[in-house]
Amino acid sequence: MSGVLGKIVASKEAEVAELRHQPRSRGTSGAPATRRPIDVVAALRRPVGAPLRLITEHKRRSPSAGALSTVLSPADRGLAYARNGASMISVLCDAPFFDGSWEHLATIRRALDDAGLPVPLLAKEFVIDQVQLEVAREKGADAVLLIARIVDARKLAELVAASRAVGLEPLVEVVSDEELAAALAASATVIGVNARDLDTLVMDVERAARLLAAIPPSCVAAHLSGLKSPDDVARVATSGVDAALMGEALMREDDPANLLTAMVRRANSPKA
Ligand SMILES: O=C(O)c1ccccc1NCC(=O)[C@H](O)[C@H](O)COP(=O)(O)O
Repeated sequence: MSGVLGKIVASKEAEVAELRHQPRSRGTSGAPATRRPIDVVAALRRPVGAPLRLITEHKRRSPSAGALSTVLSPADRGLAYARNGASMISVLCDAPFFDGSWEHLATIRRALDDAGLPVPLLAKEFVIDQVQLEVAREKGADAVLLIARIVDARKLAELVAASRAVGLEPLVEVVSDEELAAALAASATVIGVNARDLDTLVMDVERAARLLAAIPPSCVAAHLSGLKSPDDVARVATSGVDAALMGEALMREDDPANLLTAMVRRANSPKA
């Protein structure tokens, strides 16, 4: 691992050491500790003929895009996504590289619960240790990102099992055939293919399409990264995958409602 991903993972090692020493408090999103997680597989699986499921992302900055909109509070952006057709909301929890926080996750969870909007939340973190899974659950996540590139195959299998043990559905992110094999060996159900190589930040849409086609139909397949327009959404919808994640394009909008509505329209009718 090199480049920006190596730097992110190095910063996580220090963070994890700190988290291990913090007392664990249950349910700090304000949700009861016993809150039942939302069924992420049901939310993302796309029956034949149904629209592509859209995962929308809350991130205030990224290494590739730089600063993004902060006009809406995390709660208001979460509500805008949920009210305009998001099937799941991904929330960046990393502070140093993405200006994210565990509190963004907790705040969005509270806002959705208060508004009676049962949309699942994905904790978008760079997970290298089980303690991060516990925090994600406490803050109100339903799913957690596990990036195959940053752990070995054995650790990935441990983290998949540990996620389920705390009530989180793991979304395993892969960029190669080897990582897809590791995800399947780890019994991942929800598998995302990142079109962006996280070491180099270079986009490769053809590699992503080829890997997505190799995911067995029993799994939920999601396209991650690089989708900017309703036409991009229509192209992914036509390919037959279950879900697609949009971050930067929506985060460039001070109010994402119009762009998301247009994306939902093309997810419903890709040929229109
Ligand atoms: O986006 C980056 O610059 C980045 C760099 C290093 C590690 C992860 C990174 N991004 C995380 C993501 O993969 C994206 O947030 C996500 O897939 C959405 O992509 P996009 O729609 O292109 O913002």
